[in-house]
Amino acid sequence: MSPQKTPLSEISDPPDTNDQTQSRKADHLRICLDEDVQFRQQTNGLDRYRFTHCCLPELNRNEIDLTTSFLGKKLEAPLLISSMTGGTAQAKMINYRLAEVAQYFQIAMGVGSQRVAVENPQVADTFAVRSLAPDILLFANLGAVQLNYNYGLEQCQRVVDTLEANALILHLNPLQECIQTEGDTNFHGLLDKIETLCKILPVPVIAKEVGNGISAKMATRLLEAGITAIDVAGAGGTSWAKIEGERATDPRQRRLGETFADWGLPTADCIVGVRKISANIPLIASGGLRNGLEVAKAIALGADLAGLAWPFLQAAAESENAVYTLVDILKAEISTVLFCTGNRTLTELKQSGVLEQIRG
Ligand SMILES: NC(=O)C1=CN([C@@H]2O[C@H](COP(=O)(O)OP(=O)(O)OC[C@H]3O[C@@H](n4cnc5c(N)ncnc54)[C@H](OP(=O)(O)O)[C@@H]3O)[C@@H](O)[C@H]2O)C=CC1
Ligand SMILES: Cc1cc2nc3c(=O)[nH]c(=O)nc-3n(C[C@H](O)[C@H](O)[C@H](O)COP(=O)(O)O)c2cc1C
Ligand SMILES: C=C(C)CCOP(=O)(O)OP(=O)(O)O
Ligand SMILES: [Mg+2]
Repeated sequence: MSPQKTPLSEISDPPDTNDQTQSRKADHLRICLDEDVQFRQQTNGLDRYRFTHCCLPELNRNEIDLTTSFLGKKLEAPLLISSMTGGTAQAKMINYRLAEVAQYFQIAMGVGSQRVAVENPQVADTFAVRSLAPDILLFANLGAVQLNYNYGLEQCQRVVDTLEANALILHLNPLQECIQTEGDTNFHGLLDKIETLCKILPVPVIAKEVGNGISAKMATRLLEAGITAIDVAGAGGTSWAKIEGERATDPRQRRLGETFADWGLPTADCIVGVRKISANIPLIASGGLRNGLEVAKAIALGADLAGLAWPFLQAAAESENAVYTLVDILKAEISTVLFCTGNRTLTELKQSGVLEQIRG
């Protein structure tokens, strides 16, 4: 049966067990779908840039080519469905819908943190999208901090193998873990552990934030440690401080979530900063990207791929068709930027210098 046939309302949302991690995953979906979880005033920084319009593109729109490659894999558009979920029945439905569309459009996809499945292998099937998306660039996901809590090569290898993933994303989320009531906050000595992991794990390791950004300085350290690619996941979109504050019952944690709701480095600044320290590092832009015009700006600033989380979650919760429609629109928006700046390919766009900064 196609996953599209089952409405989300018929999926049992509450976790099947009392497992704390599984119940957190259910909370994350519920809060992201029901509450205002976006940054308040801080933007992703892309509003400080605009494209120079070209009144005579000398192109036929149907010649525009959005193909690209990332980590050696060809994609039909420079899009990533960012790491989100797994571990509950609702998460399974969302992952399956997203995977079907990723396969159809040949774009990349990440699954949410697989810690919940390491702790409880019975929920591994909520991540099992490979059979639905046999060809896509697919990313496994774990929190880097888990390397300080008894995780090592064995767990990293297991999540990659069970997903049949092309690479492992290690998320870096110190602020989120500070506000999360049950958060893991010992980040001591992690860089050395990441370096060891990069040496022995047979697939590429990608370092990713979760909406607070990666600075040029930290990207340098991560590259020296052997990270293959970076996803800046900058500020300006979904605020994980807000979400964990909303989950918390302790007034202290709720206050922390409010205070730090807008914390972080805007996505645009992260892309520029990281690209400055390395012309070649495979670079994913994400954090607050909400349409194809912003995707195109991120690419013109130096990113190779653009990731969106919250918009894909909203669409997937609605229907599989809504996810098809979202990708179709994103592609049309990126194509329109290329056409109206007189560029046929993404490589031409990057080299054309058509993106100008309009304010500091
Ligand atoms: N719901 C679905 O299963 C799918 C929906 N889509 C829709 O297509 C749009 C973009 O697709 P794209 O490939 O770029 O362009 P096209 O419009 O060229 O669609 C390509 C293929 O998708 C089929 N298709 C188009 N719309 C629908 C729909 N609403 N329901 C079921 N099948 C559909 C078409 O079938 P036909 O020639 O018979 O119209 C065609 O085989 C999206 O906005 C989305 O609405 C695309 C694929 C599957
Ligand atoms: C419901 C949900 C769950 C998420 N879970 C994870 C996760 O498990 N691992 C991770 O690396 N990022 C996770 N993220 C963060 C996103 O990948 C992304 O970095 C962040 O939301 C900012 O992007 P956005 O503004 O497009 O949402 C999650 C995001 C959402 C919306
Ligand atoms: C939701 C995001 C943005 C990252 C993961 O959060 P968690 O802290 O819930 O992930 P795990 O501990 O389960 O890996
Ligand atoms: Mg965690």
